[in-house]
Amino acid sequence: MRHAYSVDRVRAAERALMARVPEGALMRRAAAGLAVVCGDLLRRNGRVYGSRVLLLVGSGDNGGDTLYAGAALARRGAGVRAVLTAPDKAHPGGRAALLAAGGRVTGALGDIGTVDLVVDGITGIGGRGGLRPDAERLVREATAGRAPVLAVDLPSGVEADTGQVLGPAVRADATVTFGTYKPGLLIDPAAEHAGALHLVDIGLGPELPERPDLEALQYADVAALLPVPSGESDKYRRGVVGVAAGSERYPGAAVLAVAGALHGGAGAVRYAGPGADAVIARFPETLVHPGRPSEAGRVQAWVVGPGLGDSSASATAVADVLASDVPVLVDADGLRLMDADAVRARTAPTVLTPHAGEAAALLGAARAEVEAGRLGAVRELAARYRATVLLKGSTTLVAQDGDAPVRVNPTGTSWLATAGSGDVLSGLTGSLLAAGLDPRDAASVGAYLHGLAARRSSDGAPVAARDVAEAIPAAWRDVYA
Ligand SMILES: NC(=O)C1=CN([C@@H]2O[C@H](COP(=O)(O)OP(=O)(O)OC[C@H]3O[C@@H](n4cnc5c(N)ncnc54)[C@H](O)[C@@H]3O)[C@@H](O)[C@H]2O)[C@@H](O)CC1
Ligand SMILES: [K+]
Repeated sequence: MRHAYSVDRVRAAERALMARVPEGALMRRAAAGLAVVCGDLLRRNGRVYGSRVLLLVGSGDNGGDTLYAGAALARRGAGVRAVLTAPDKAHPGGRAALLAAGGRVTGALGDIGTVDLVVDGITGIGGRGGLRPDAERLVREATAGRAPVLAVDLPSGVEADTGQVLGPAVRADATVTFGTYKPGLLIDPAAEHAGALHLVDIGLGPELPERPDLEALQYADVAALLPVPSGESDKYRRGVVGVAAGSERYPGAAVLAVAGALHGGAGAVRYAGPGADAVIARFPETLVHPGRPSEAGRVQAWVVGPGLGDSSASATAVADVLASDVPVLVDADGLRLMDADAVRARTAPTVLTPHAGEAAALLGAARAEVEAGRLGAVRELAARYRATVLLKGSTTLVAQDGDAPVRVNPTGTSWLATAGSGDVLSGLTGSLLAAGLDPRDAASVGAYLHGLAARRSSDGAPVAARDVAEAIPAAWRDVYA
C-alpha cells in the first residue's frame, strides 16, 4: 500500500522525530537522498563530474534541502549554481555548505547556458496558492531548455493536501519526496506536475499516525483482496450479480455491463431489462429476465444505471433496485434517476460511480470545479449520500462515508476515456460486490483491474470498451503473478 499524509500530520510527525534526533539531522537525510536521485538522473546522460546543475532556491527549508544536496553534488565535481528567490532569506547553513563545496550563489538567473539538471527547491509543504509572479518568471526561464526538472518534496506551486493547482506551478520530470507521499503527489491535476515519484526515508514512519489520509493499492494488496473460489464453491455461493442496464435505445450498455460483470468473480450474472435479447445473443451464459429487477430472482448485488435512458420503466428499475436489501452500485443514468433520500435510507451498502460531470450534477457544482478539486468533491459526495463513491477521471478516487482513508487508483491510461468503458467498470465492480468484497474494496479493486486491463489492451493505442472487458482476465493474472 502506498500512503499519503496531509501537511499538518507530516509536520506533527516531523516535530516528534526532531525531538529525538540531533539538530539538522532530518534535513541532512533529506538532502542526501535528494543528491542520490540527482546523481542518478545526471548519470543517465553522462556523469556527475563536470555536469552543470541549476538550483532554484526559495526562502524556506525546501530551499535548505536543495542547497545541501547541491553541496553534495559540488563535492562530486558538478558545477552547481543556485539562484535564490529571496537572497537575504535563503537557508544560511545550506548556503554556506554550497559555497564551501565550491558552488556558486546568485540572485538572478542571468545566462543559463547549457544546464544538465534543474532542481526545483522553491517551495515544498510550506507553499500556498501557486507560485508568486517573480518565482513564476524564474521557473519559466530556467525550465525553457531541455534539461530535466527535478522537484524537491513537491513541484513548487501545487497544493500538497488536495492536489489542486491554484496558479502557476512547476512541471517536473520527477519528484523526490521526504518521509511520506503527500496527497497532491497522487491526485490530479497536481500529480501531473510531479512526474516519476521517489520516496526518501528520513525515519518519519514510526511517528506517522496509523491511518493515512490517502492510500493507493499496489499489486500485492489487490491480489490479497481478489475473491478466490474454494473447493466447495458453486455458482450461488460465489455470488450472483444482477445487472439492470440498457434500453431499447442503448442496448449496448447492457452488453458491456454484463461483459464486465462476467469477469468480476461472481458465480453468475443475472440481467433484467429490455436488452435481454442483445445480452443473450452475445453472452449465452447470462440468466436474463425481460422485466423489472425485483421480479428477476435473487442476487447478492445489483448494478443499475448504464444506458437506462429516461423512460418510466428505467425509473422503476432504479427504485426497485434501491429498495432491495443487497449492495447496489448506481452508475450513469441511474445517478440522475435515483432518489437521494432512498439512497440515504438504505441499510445495505450503496456505491455511486459518477464521472466529474455526473458528480457536479449531484453536488450542484460546475464540472470544472469537481475536476480541479477531486478530493473535496468525492468526500463531500460520500458524506451527502452516506455511500461509497468512486469518482472516475484522470485520477480515480474512492471515498466512503466516515473516516476511512480515501483510495486513489494508480492504474489506468488516458485512452480509457472512451464510450462504454464506464459500463464495463460498473459490471466488474458489481460482480466484486456480489462476490463479497466490502464496498470500498470492491470499488478500488474494480478500478485497479479496469485500469490495468485498459493499459494492457491499449498498449499506447486507442482502445474500445469491449477490448477492456476482454483484457480483464489478463489483468487478473498479472495481479496474481
Ligand atoms: N520540517 C522538517 O523536519 C523537514 C522539512 N523538510 C523540508 O522542508 C520543507 C518545508 O519547509 P518550510 O516549512 O520552510 O516551507 P517551504 O520551504 O516549503 O516554503 C516556505 C517558504 O516559501 C515561501 N512561499 C510560500 N508560498 C509561496 C509561493 N506561492 N511562491 C513563492 N514562495 C512562497 C514562504 O515565504 C516561505 O518562506 C519540506 O517541504 C521539505 O522540503 C525536509 O528537510 C525534511 C525535514
Ligand atoms: K519544490
